[in-house]
Amino acid sequence: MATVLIVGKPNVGKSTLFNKLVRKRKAIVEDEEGVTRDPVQDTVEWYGKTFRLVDTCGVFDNPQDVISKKMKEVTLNMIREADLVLFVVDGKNGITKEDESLADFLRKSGVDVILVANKTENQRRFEREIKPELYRLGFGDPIPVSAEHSINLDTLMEKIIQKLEEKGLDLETKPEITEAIKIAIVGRPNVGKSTLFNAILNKERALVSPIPGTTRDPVDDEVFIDGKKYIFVDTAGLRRKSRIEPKTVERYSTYRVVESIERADVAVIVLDATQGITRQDQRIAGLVERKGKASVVVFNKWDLVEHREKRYDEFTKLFREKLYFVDYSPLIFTSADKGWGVEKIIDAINLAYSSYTTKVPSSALNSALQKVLAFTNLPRGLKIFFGLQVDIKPPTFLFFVNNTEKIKEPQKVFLRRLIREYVFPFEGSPIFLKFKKSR
Ligand SMILES: Nc1nc2c(ncn2[C@@H]2O[C@H](COP(=O)(O)OP(=O)(O)OP(=O)(O)O)[C@@H](O)[C@H]2O)c(=O)[nH]1
Ligand SMILES: Nc1nc2c(ncn2[C@@H]2O[C@H](COP(=O)(O)OP(=O)(O)OP(=O)(O)O)[C@@H](O)[C@H]2O)c(=O)[nH]1
Repeated sequence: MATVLIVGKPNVGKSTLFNKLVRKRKAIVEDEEGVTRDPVQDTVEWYGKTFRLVDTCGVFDNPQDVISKKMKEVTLNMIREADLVLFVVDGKNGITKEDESLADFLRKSGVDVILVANKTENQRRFEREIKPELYRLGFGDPIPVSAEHSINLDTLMEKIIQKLEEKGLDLETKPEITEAIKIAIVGRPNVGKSTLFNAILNKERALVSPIPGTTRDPVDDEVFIDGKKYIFVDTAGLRRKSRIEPKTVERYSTYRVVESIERADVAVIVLDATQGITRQDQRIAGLVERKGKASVVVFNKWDLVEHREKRYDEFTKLFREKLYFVDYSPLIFTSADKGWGVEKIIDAINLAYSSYTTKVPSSALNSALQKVLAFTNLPRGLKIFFGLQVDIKPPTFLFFVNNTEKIKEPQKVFLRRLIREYVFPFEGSPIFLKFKKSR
C-alpha cells in the first residue's frame, strides 16, 4: 500500500490533520462502531482509492537532531519507505529556522513532498503575508488548509491521490486474495474437540470436503464458510469419532499434537471449563506459542459451569494467570453441546490470522519507539536504536541495540508491549523478537 508520511515541526497541527484525513473516509464508507483506531497510522479511503497515512509524532521534532547520527538511520528508513511526505507548516504564523532545516533535510532525501500550510482560516492574510515566504522552502505552491475547521481538505486529498498516481502507484481497493487458513483444534482428551468441530460445521452450514492425506485416511477437512476457505488439519479423529469406536491411545500422542500444530496457522486451544486449567492445558498452549502459531482459547462445556453468568471475569482472570504466555489470544466461552458461542470461533480465527499476517511499516514502529523511549528507563548502558518487522507468520521484529547481552526477559516484555499498545495489537498472534548489535 502506498505510504504517506506527515512531517512538520511541533504544534503545526500534524495530529489534527492526521485525524481529519483518516476520519474523512467515514463520510464515504460507513465505518463500524468500536473499531480501535491506531493513533500513529491508519488507512485512508477516498472514493475507492486507499493509502496508508502515518503521523510521525515528533520523530522530526528537532530538525538538528534529525541530522545526528543516532537518528539518521531511523528517519532515513521512514523516508525511504514513504511514497510521499506531507510537509506541514504553520500558515498563520509563518515559517522559522526549524522549518527551513526540515525542508533542507527533505530536499536532500529526494522524497516527494506536498507543502501544506495549515491554520489558514484567514485566506486573504495568508495570500498576502505568508505565502510568498513559503516558496523559499523550495517545494512550490503550498496547499492552504485548516485542519481544525476542515477547510480545503478535499483539495489536499485530491493532490495526494494525484501525486501517488503520477508515481505509478496502484491505489485501487481490491478484495484481498485470500488463501486458506489452516486450523488445528487442540486440547486434552475429552474437552470436547470433536463436539466443537461438528458444532462449527453445523452452525456455519459449512461445506466440507475431505482432503486426501498421506495416510490411508483423509486427515484434513477443507471447509467453506461465507465463501472463504479454511482447512481444519488432522480432523480424522474428530470426524470419524463415533460412540462405538474405541478411543485409541495413539490419537492423543504428543507427537500427533505437535505435528498438527506445526501444520496449522491458527490453533484453537480447547479447555474444559469444569476443570479449570491443568498442567497439560498449559503444556499444549506453550507448544502453540513456541511453535509461533496464532491462537484462540476456548472455555468449552460452559453450560456445566454453575452461576456462569457471574463468572466470566473469574475465568478470564484464570486464563490470564495460567496461560499468561498466550494472553493475547481471543477468549471464547462455548457449549459445543448447546451450540453457544460457536459462531464466535470463526470470527476469532479470522482476527488471529489477520494479526498473524500483518506487517507494520518501520515508520510507525520507530515513531512509537522514540516516543516511548523518551519516558522509559532502560537498564544502564542499554540503547535501542531502531527496529523493523522482518517477517510474518509469526510477526517477527528485529531491533538494533548497542549491546545484545543487556536484552533480558523484561526488555522483551517491554518491547512486545510497546508494539501491541502503540503500533498494532496483533490480537491472537505471538510476536517474535530478534536483536542485532549496532553502533
Ligand atoms: N487555528 C488553527 N489551529 C489549529 C489547526 N490545526 C491544529 N490547530 C491547533 O494547533 C495546535 C497543535 O495541533 P496538533 O495537531 O497537536 O499539532 P502537532 O503538529 O501534532 O503537534 P506535536 O504533537 O507537538 O508535534 C492545537 O492547539 C490545535 O488545536 C488549524 O487548522 N487552525
Ligand atoms: N455438557 C457439555 N458436554 C460436552 C460439551 N462438549 C463436549 N461435551 C461432551 O464431552 C465429551 C467429550 O467430547 P468430545 O467432543 O468427544 O471430546 P474430545 O476433546 O474430542 O475428546 P477426544 O476425542 O477424547 O480427545 C462427550 O461426551 C461430549 O458430549 C459441552 O459444551 N457441554
